[in-house]
Amino acid sequence: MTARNISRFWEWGRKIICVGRNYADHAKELKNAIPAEPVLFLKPPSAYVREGSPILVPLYTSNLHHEVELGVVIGKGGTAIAQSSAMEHVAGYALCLDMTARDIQDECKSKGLPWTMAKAFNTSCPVSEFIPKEHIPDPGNVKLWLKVNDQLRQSGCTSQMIFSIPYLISYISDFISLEEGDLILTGTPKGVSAVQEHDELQAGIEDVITMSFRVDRQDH
Ligand SMILES: O=C([O-])CC(=O)C(=O)O
Ligand SMILES: [Mg+2]
Repeated sequence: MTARNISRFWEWGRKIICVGRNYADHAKELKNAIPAEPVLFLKPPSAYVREGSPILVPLYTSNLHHEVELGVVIGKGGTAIAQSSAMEHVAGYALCLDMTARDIQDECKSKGLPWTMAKAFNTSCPVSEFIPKEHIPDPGNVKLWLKVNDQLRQSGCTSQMIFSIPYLISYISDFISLEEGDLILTGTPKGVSAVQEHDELQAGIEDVITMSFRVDRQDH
């Protein structure tokens, strides 16, 4: 049996922990308050989709949004990790999309219900190739962008994050132990918007990686 390779972390079946409202400009565009503590939710590993396979629009939504985000791949597990040693737990990164059924999320918010149906469906977590840690020496200062059918929709910099990557690793690991192969989605900058069947999404981390995905309607 061959050893598991972290560069195929999406095959490991580990958890995906997502941070919401980590950019003030995105919190504002959705009329949410700037959080005093990180807002967290989870996606299951079945949410992963890789380039070459389409992002599927769930049948129950008519407002599927893209959210481009920097993903942090955990290489060494831990509980109650100190901020000062947090980066030692990082194996690398991935460019990620947090696909969101915005209409369902709005409904969940107004009813005080969890966001699972809005955030955790199949193909809700498109991911790029694994990016080794050395390729992004300063993850707190990289530019993210996303285009729909060649039109720029999102462009932001991780320097705008409210909570830094070491802070997030420390905060999360206080109550959810991190394991090798886990992925943390660090939140999206402004510019989220709806995608339709047949759209082409292209996203990138400037000077590091690009990826593209097609959007398809789910079969009945
Ligand atoms: O759905 C939202 O707006 C919260 C979120 O995931 C983000 O800010 O990245
Ligand atoms: Mg998000």
